[in-house]
Amino acid sequence: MGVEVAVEGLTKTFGSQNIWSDVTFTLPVGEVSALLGPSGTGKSVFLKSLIGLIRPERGSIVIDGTDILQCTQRELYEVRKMFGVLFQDGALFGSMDLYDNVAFPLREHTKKSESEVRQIVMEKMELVGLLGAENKLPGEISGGMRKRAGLARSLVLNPEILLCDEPDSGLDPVRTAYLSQLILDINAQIDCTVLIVTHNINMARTVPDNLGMLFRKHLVMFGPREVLLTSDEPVVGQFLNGRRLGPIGMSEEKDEATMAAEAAMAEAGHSDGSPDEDVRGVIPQIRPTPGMPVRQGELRRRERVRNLMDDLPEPARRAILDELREYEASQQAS
Ligand SMILES: Nc1ncnc2c1ncn2[C@@H]1O[C@H](COP(=O)(O)OP(=O)(O)OP(=O)(O)O)[C@@H](O)[C@H]1O
Repeated sequence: MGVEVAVEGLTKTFGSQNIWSDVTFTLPVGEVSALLGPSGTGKSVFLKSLIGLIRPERGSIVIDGTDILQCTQRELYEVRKMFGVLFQDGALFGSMDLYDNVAFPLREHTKKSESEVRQIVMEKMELVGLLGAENKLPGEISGGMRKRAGLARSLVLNPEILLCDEPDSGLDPVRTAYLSQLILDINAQIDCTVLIVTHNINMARTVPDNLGMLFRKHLVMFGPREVLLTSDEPVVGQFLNGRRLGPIGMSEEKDEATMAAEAAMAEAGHSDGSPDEDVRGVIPQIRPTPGMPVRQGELRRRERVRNLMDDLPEPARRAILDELREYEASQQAS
C-alpha cells in the first residue's frame, strides 16, 4: 500500500530567485494526484525536492513519518527506496538494452538472483506492453516505448510512491490516452500513492483523484479534482482552456496593463485564436480496465471526500454528490 506524503510550508530559492513559497498539501495514501502549472513554475524542482535531490530552505516533507529535510542520510536512503520515478525522457541508459535498463534498480539495490530478476523484469515488461522488445536499445524504439520502458523500470522495486514527470511529453494524444489508462491500472494493482506533473489538460481532467496548481510562486489550490475543475479562478480557467487571455503570459505572469490591453482587444472583436468552448467542468474519471482490482485509493477517497464536503465550494460539492449518487446506484445494481 502507498504512503502519505505531507508537505508543509515548503520554500525554495536558487540564489536570489524564489521558485515557490509556503507550499502546503498532502498526497493521500494510494490516491492519484496531479500538479499543474505554467512552464517554469517549479514543478520539476518540486518533484526533485520530494525525492531529496533538491533541498528546500524552509518547511517539511514528511514521508511515511520521516521528515526528509531533517533526517539522516541513511534514513533518506531508506525513504528513497519507496519511490519509483518516471522521468520525462524515460532516463534510460542508451548503451543498455531494455531488459538491462529495467533490471538495473534490482541489480543495484537488491540481492536478488538473476532468475528472480528475470521474473520481475518480464512481469513489468508485460505490464507496460513491451514483451518481445527486451533486446532493443533505447535509440531503436519510439518515444512512447521509451516512456513505457521507463515506467517498467520505475515499478521493479514495488514503489509505494510513483512520481511521473510530464508522462505525456512527446507522445501523441492516443499514446497519452493509453499511458493514462496504464497509470490508473498500475495504481489499481499496487495501490501506490501517485503524483503526476503534467501540462496535458485531458490527462488532468480524467486521471487524478486530486488536482493542484502552482502559479505566482504559490500553490493556488490543491484538493479533490472537482474543486479545480469547477473553479472560477481566472488562472485555472485560462490554463484549462489554453487561452492567451488571462493572467498567464509568455514568461509566466502578466502585469495589469498588459491584461487590460488584451481584454480591450478581445472586447473589440480581435480573436487570439483561443477556442470558444470552455472545457471546465467535471468529466468522468478513467476507470481501471475491467478485470483489474478495485482501486483502493478510490474507495478511501470516497470516504475522505465525504467528510470534507462541508468545506468545499458549491459547484465542487454538487459534482461530488452526483458522483456519489451514481456510485451508490451502481453498487445497488450489482
Ligand atoms: N539546479 C538549479 N539551479 C538553479 N535554478 C534552477 C535549478 N533547477 C531549476 N531551476 C530554475 O527553477 C525554475 C523552475 O524550473 P522547473 O524545471 O522546475 O519548472 P517547471 O514548472 O517544471 O517547468 P516546465 O513545465 O517547463 O518543465 C526555472 O526558472 C529554472 O531555471
